[in-house]
Amino acid sequence: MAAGARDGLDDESLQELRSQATRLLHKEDWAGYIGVCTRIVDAAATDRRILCSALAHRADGRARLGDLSGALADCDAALAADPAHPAALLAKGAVLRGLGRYALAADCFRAALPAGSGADDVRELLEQCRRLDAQARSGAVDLSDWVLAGFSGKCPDLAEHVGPVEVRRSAHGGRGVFAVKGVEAGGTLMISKAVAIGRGVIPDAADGGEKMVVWKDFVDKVLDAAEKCPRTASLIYTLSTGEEQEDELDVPDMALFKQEPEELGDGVSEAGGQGALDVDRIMKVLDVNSLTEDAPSANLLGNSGIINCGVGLWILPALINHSCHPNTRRTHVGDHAIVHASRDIKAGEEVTFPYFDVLMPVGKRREAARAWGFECRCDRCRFEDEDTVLRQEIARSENELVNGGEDMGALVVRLEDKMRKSVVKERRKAFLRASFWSAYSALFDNGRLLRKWGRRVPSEAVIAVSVASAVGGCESVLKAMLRGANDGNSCGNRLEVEDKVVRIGRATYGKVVKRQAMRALFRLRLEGDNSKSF
Ligand SMILES: C[S@@+](CC[C@H](N)C(=O)[O-])C[C@H]1O[C@@H](n2cnc3c(N)ncnc32)[C@H](O)[C@@H]1O
Repeated sequence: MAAGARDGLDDESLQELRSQATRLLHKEDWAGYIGVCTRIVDAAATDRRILCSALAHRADGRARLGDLSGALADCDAALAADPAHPAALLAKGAVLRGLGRYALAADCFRAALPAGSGADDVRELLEQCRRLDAQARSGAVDLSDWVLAGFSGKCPDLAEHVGPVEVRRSAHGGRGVFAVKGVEAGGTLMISKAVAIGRGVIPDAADGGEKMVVWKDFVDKVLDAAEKCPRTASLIYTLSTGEEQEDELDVPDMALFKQEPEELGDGVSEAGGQGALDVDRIMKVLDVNSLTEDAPSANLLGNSGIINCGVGLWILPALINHSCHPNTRRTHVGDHAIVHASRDIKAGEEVTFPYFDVLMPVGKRREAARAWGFECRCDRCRFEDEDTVLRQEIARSENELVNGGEDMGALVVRLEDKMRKSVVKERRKAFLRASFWSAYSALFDNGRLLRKWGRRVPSEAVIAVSVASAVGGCESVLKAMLRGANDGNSCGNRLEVEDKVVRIGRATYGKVVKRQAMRALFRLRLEGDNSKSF
């Protein structure tokens, strides 16, 4: 390149700037790197090759700092000057991939392919984008290989997906998420990527201070994400601060949550297109809407059993209300939360998950809901509060359970006898068995109690299937089902029992693995010996 082809930059100065950029790149000093790239861009206005390469590098730097709109603008400027510029195409593909625009990203990687060197890497990126694009459309996830490898290696990348759901006004309070068609247990309703997650390894006996550090880190990350992306900020503003009148909350349009792969725009290209962040409002939104990865409604896959305190914000899942008769759970994989049906859901039914442990009697659940700031009026709570026939029995059993009555087997037998004599329907039996789950567990865990009372209560597998119909699949019920399945006195012939185990497994974790990888998933998650004989 002849000196003088660029405005005010000779070869030596250009070389010096390039060396500086390389040093800053190695130090990962992205702000400095962007500054040096800008100097090259400004000086190379008439030299297309140098200009495009500097713009592509600056796009990389901007993307590293989360300025995706700035990065895209740089890529587009480079591609306007040279539509086949390989580095600009690769940089644009990477930004679009990060934005979940997989089909458009694949177009960029495909266009960059003929460049020759590094073609295998580009082909791999192209394949990944094709896979993620298909997964974003179908919601189908297959973690079998990762599970069979014992969660070792890189956590699989997932694409966001909005399944058959819609946000509507809810009888539970404010807005809620509803199924627009029937979904069978294990089916995926949505896959959502966190705006941000704060994570920490918190020792069991940790004081609140350590949790505060994780929370502060989380809040900083959310504010940073909202600052950099107007679309993220506007999604956060759709969530409740807990201070509005519930009937005044707007019902957001579902299009907001769907990233249409064909369309670019809405906040991606409008850097700085909105006013200053409303930090106070965002802090209130986080208080009401943050979810934890170790909640009773969640499975966190791949953390190798390390005690993990992960708190995050997932926008669409944050609109899901609580019920003590819940029908979904979340499976967390990396930064993604997969929300799946934990029992069969009918079209039009509200999608709910438990905000707290619902395998407890109604009084304890009432206390937990109040700590969350609401009175739960779900069908299960109403039945347990209002049933005139069973009210006394429920109150007496709850009292015994809370005060550690002598013999949990006697409690269970009395409750089962009372339900049988009162001809209680199966659905309501399931509610009560879920409420007194700890008494049933104490009985089935204790050989002596089981010998004394076992013949007078249904088998452990029958109780597990019944409780799963009330609260959906969860690990504690799955564990009981696996143990109960080995009991000759279980719930059907071998094949029927195996089907029920698979069904509760899917209800617990979602359809994330093929059937042959399920045993491995159970073993990894439940750690006990119960699953080995399945
Ligand atoms: C994470 S938000 C759920 C979405 C919220 N309904 C909205 O419109 O934005 C949590 C809040 O929803 C309300 N909520 C959730 N489940 C409820 C329930 N079962 N009964 C009453 N209010 C509930 C409570 O006000 C709670 O603080």
